[in-house]
Amino acid sequence: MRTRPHKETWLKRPPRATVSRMLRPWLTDPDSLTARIRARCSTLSVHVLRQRLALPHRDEATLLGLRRGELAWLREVLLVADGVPVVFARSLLPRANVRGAWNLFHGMGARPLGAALFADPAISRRALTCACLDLRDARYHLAAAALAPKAMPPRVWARRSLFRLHGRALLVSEAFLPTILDLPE
Ligand SMILES: C=C(O[C@@H]1C=C(C(=O)O)C=C[C@H]1O)C(=O)O
Repeated sequence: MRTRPHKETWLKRPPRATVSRMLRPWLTDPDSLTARIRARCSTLSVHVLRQRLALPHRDEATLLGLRRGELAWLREVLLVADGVPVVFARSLLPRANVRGAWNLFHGMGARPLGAALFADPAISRRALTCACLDLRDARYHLAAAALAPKAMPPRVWARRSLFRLHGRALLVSEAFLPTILDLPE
């Protein structure tokens, strides 16, 4: 029997009852995540895991206004603070604008995407939402595989938002590994 894909709930605000005071700012700060991490460590590096055309998950395709089966450019990275992975990030840009996608993703290499997104005043960010990802979500497993052989907790909080790039949409999702709480507040 085909199981229905798990649909986690993306919330406008992290619930106070289940999200710690230390984690909340990481889920809600609308400014650059890499800038926030960089301000709390000596060296921030971006470990690019995958960068290719891919099929978005159904909820991602819906947010990007893509029809089922439509490909998008995918970029998955680990943000590493002083040698310790702290965030698994997954970004998707509709294929319709290959040239733009190509420049944005392939021009970045190991530089953080945020460096381009927050440097261009023409690029705007839509509201952040957050969700608790667990074994039922494919993105949980992508983060766990990226973190291996380090252990993954049974659930991680993630956030996501759309960026508007000159009329094009870019979806950025970021899952916070427990090590994010080892950074100074
Ligand atoms: C959007 C940002 O860029 C960060 C860097 C990313 C990358 O290099 O692929 C992806 C998502 C973000 O964690 C940011 O800094 O806020």
